[in-house]
Amino acid sequence: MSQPPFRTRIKFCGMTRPGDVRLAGELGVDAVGFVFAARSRRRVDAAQAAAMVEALAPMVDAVALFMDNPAEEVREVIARVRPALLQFHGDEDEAFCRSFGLRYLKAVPMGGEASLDPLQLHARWPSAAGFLLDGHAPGEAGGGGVAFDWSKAPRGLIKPWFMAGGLTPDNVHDAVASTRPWGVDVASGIEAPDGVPGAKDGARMRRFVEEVRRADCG
Ligand SMILES: O=C(O)c1ccccc1NCC(=O)[C@H](O)[C@H](O)COP(=O)(O)O
Repeated sequence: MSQPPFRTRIKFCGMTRPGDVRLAGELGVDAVGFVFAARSRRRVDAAQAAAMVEALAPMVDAVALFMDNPAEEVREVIARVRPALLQFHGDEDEAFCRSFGLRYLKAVPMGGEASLDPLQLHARWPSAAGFLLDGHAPGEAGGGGVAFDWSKAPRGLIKPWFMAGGLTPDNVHDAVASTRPWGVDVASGIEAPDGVPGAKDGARMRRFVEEVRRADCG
């Protein structure tokens, strides 16, 4: 029996300009991410993110991304930005992640010597809506354009998982075709190499989406 058609979800992360958010919606992207991590060159404040949400097409999720931010700051962002989903990149435990009453993704570092035990992930964050497997090493910030060894991608993850780290319009077709993630997440790969941090490049955004869809048809 043939497989039902599958549409790989796409999240564009580290948005800093309303025009990029608008284009993401027009391209059919599923979610956009706003980074509130202190260590990020793409960091925005709640007022900037709230303004970008105004440019968001209906049915496109806003995701608020944190890395060991104080709970008070997370609560303030939720109140002002109204994200559909949270994403945690630091040492946040299960109790912290679920304490805000919103669905969340837990990011998992895949760089360095890290190896992934799907059962352990589920046991540590049973309330996670899904996981985001990122290319950076443990303790490092994401968003650096670093890919992980795709052969380490899990086979036994029951919850939806995103592939992240070092994806570009040139490699995302192969990434999707070889690992079949539930979704892909990209920041650097849709920015101009010499551009302002966070500012996305329209042609790269478009080509990234086209390449994911080409993999979905394969
Ligand atoms: O993007 C950041 O600046 C960032 C900073 C601190 C923690 C996480 C961060 N980004 C997380 C993401 O979801 C990125 O999209 C993901 O790491 C992929 O980034 P890239 O390799 O640049 O595509």
